[in-house]
Amino acid sequence: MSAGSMTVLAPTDAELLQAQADLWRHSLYYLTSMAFKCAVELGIPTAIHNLGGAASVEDLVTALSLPQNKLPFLRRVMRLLVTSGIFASDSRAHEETYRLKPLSWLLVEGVDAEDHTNQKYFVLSTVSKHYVEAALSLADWFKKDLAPPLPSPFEELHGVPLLHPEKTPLLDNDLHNTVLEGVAAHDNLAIGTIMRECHDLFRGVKSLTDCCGGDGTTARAIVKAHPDIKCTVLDLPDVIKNAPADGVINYVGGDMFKSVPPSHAVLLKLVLLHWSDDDCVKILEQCRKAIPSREEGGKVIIIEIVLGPSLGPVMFEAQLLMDMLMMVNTRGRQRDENDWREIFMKAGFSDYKIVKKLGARGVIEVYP
Ligand SMILES: C[S@@+](CC[C@H](N)C(=O)[O-])C[C@H]1O[C@@H](n2cnc3c(N)ncnc32)[C@H](O)[C@@H]1O
Repeated sequence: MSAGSMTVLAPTDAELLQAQADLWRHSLYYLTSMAFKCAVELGIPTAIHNLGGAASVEDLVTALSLPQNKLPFLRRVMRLLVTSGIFASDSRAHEETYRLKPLSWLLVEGVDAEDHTNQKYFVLSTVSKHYVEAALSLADWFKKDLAPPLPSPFEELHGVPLLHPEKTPLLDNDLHNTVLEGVAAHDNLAIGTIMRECHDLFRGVKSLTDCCGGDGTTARAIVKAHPDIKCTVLDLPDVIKNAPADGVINYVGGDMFKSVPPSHAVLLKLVLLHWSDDDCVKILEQCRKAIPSREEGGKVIIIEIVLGPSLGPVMFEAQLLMDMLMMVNTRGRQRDENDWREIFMKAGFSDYKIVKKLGARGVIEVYP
């Protein structure tokens, strides 16, 4: 077949004009992220909340002490953020007012509600200069013939890995702290939902190790819902030394690559996405050694994204963007069911079951 006969048919006039609009959208989506960052830095969600849940641009300019001549510019930013689904607007009244949506509610500071975890630092880390520069270097990274284990574009560009307790602060201490706060906010979001949705998951479990359980926030929520479970948190010694001595959770400082405290079940919540497949196999091997046989109820519980289009295009896009986030900035990744199955089998497990969907994530039980 000649090259000429393989040429795509010329688009129609309507298709061409649509293609140009799509070209604008895909080239300029970064401006949505930057407008979003701007709204978070200005504190617009908190201002709307403090103004009773609805505010005009005039109200916002006054509340935020912005110069009056910025008013028409703020209106344009808000118009984009409404169209992007971040705020709601009401134009029935004489002047347009803006309201919070669930997403912008997550960015209000000082809300005292059980299910509220302020996501400000997640936003500020993901749109930080260092992350954006790493993403800008992606094509250069692809062209470089780097020796394995492959550094992420972030590590290759900035010379240090992300989230390394000693090395990342040498690059930028503020970035390191912002990322730590962002990860904690991200990981603690929806713990109440997980407990409500996954009540049965912990039924019959006598003891549980929360592997990489940090300061014990998840473990405390589990014990609150299931007071009979004996809960242990494993994390690095430097993290455990700052954990609250609550007398309920047993905190163990250690290294999951060397051993995991034995228990009926091991929980890995939002851990494996940070690690390569080879490292995941090593971690899972230690988890397998820590639990009894399947007949005795032994299992590893994993709460993570399971990539796939079944939840619809918006959720799938969100999952794929989270995979890009990991690819650009870490050596980790998000995984589809085949990827998960492969690492479970390599780590010596016999079977697994995706027991629940939790938004963009899945809950997987893995059996020895
Ligand atoms: C992304 S957080 C885990 C999130 C947590 N499971 C949650 O759902 O809130 C990663 C945690 O892994 C811990 N960690 C990293 N390397 C570790 C290791 N080798 N052994 C034990 N913990 C480790 C870090 O200190 C950090 O607290």
